[in-house]
Amino acid sequence: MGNLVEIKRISKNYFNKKALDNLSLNIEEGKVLGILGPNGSGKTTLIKIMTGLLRQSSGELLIDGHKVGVYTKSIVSYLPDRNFLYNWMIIKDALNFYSDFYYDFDEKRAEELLHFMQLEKNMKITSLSKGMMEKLNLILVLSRKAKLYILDEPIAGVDPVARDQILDAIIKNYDSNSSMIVTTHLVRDMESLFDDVAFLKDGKIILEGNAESLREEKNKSIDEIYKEVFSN
Ligand SMILES: Nc1ncnc2c1ncn2[C@@H]1O[C@H](COP(=O)(O)OP(=O)(O)OP(=O)(O)O)[C@@H](O)[C@H]1O
Repeated sequence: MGNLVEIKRISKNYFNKKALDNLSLNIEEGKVLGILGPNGSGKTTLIKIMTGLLRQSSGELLIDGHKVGVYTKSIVSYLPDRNFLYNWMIIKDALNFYSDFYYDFDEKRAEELLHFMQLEKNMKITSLSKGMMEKLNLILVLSRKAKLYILDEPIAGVDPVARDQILDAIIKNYDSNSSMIVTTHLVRDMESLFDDVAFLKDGKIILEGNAESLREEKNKSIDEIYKEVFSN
């Protein structure tokens, strides 16, 4: 299989702060990549560049062979780390909003996921807890038939039971022809999802590879490797 995403020597500076430092990374078709790093390591910056919300200061990024733009936005489904729905909406409005906006939105899948996550279509957006809101955003993102799914901290605000539920939903609904990027620092909860992992520190990849091979090579879980890498 080829690479769906090719990141070549990307740097991003915010004034005098280097958020990404000459970073190169590939994401294969059909693979789930975990981008793992502590607060401030550059995860969100990298994702914002992939989704076209920010521009890199230097370097090149290709998604399905294209620079970030109209085409790449049409094949990338993105879960931002903040809410983008309106307060007047009920869940049904949110589904309609998405379905009007994205031609690849699969309403049937959205309804199945709502049921699975125990959310009702007539619930008001303003009545949802933080965790319920995360579930709804995830449902909207996973219901698109995209080539690349990007989930930025998908389980950060939910309790352990909901975490398992969300993980299950991702695993069950993930189309094996698509690729997925998941950023997190909650490595233990998410590690079963990853085919590949990249450890990000100060805007640089300091370790990357196939998750299973890394576990075998170091005789440790990805969570244990993460703690080792970031404890000093
Ligand atoms: N708009 C900005 N202006 C200046 N510096 C910024 C800006 N956004 C991010 N940074 C800096 O860039 C670095 C990387 O930030 P980024 O948000 O990408 O990290 P992160 O890994 O997503 O962190 P977190 O896990 O806390 O969300 C940090 O040092 C941060 O302070």
